[in-house]
Amino acid sequence: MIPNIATVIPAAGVGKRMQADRPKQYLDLCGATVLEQTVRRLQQVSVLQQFYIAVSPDDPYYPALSFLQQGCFQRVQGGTERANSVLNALQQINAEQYPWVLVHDAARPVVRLADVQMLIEHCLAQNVGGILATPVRDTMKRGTSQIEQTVERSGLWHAYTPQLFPTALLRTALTDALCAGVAVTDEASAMEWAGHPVLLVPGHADNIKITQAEDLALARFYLERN
Ligand SMILES: Nc1ccn([C@@H]2O[C@H](COP(=O)(O)OP(=O)(O)OP(=O)(O)O)[C@@H](O)[C@H]2O)c(=O)n1
Ligand SMILES: C[C@](O)(CO)[C@H](O)COP(=O)(O)O
Repeated sequence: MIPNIATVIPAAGVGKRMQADRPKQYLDLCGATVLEQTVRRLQQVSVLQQFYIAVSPDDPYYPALSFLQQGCFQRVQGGTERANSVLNALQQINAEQYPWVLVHDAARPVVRLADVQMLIEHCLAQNVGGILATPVRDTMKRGTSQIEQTVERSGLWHAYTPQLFPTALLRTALTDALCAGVAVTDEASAMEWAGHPVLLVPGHADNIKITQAEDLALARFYLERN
């Protein structure tokens, strides 16, 4: 019996690096917005029933989204940083009704359903939170205008989303980490800081985050492929 899983989609960013005329989650991707494509993808995972979408308070695009006619979407106020947006959503979730929460970036519309299902199965089987990730494949360098160091890449991973955690644990860890001034760029970093184990679940590297202009063409390719 799979417990109820709430889904949080942080979609309150401005998309600075994309340099487009609107936030990247509202750019067109194969005839729908990036956010609509992401929601369509996640809605194919049957255990994901209730969605909390964190959007900017002055977001003019949200009311026109096609999925809003369905009753399982709750708008949540986005925050100054992604972590604040996620925490605002977590504070709306009844952890007894939804003991687990899956957080997935609006900017990752081509995640494979099989990878999402694998993350859910692994985490629930071990009763431990986890993230989709993929091992680093390139030689990694540290530096600015010239190389200062080659970083050992064995055991180095790209962290993706979805990230799946017990709702109450994540809410507490995120609250405490932000209060402590910890740099939280993903949910796992708050859970790590709080001392909780986090599973690394290998996923496909085509689970790209649309960040810069060239990512949109790649996302289009992946979306049209399957
Ligand atoms: N205050 C914020 C910042 C980001 N996000 C969301 O978090 C996801 C990943 O963040 P990122 O790729 O950094 O998006 P942006 O912050 O919009 O990008 P940029 O840093 O280029 O402005 C995106 O779906 C974005 O909408 C959010 O909900 N609230
Ligand atoms: C959460 C995340 O997608 C993990 O890779 C990533 O950190 C989000 O992007 P950001 O630029 O750090 O907000």
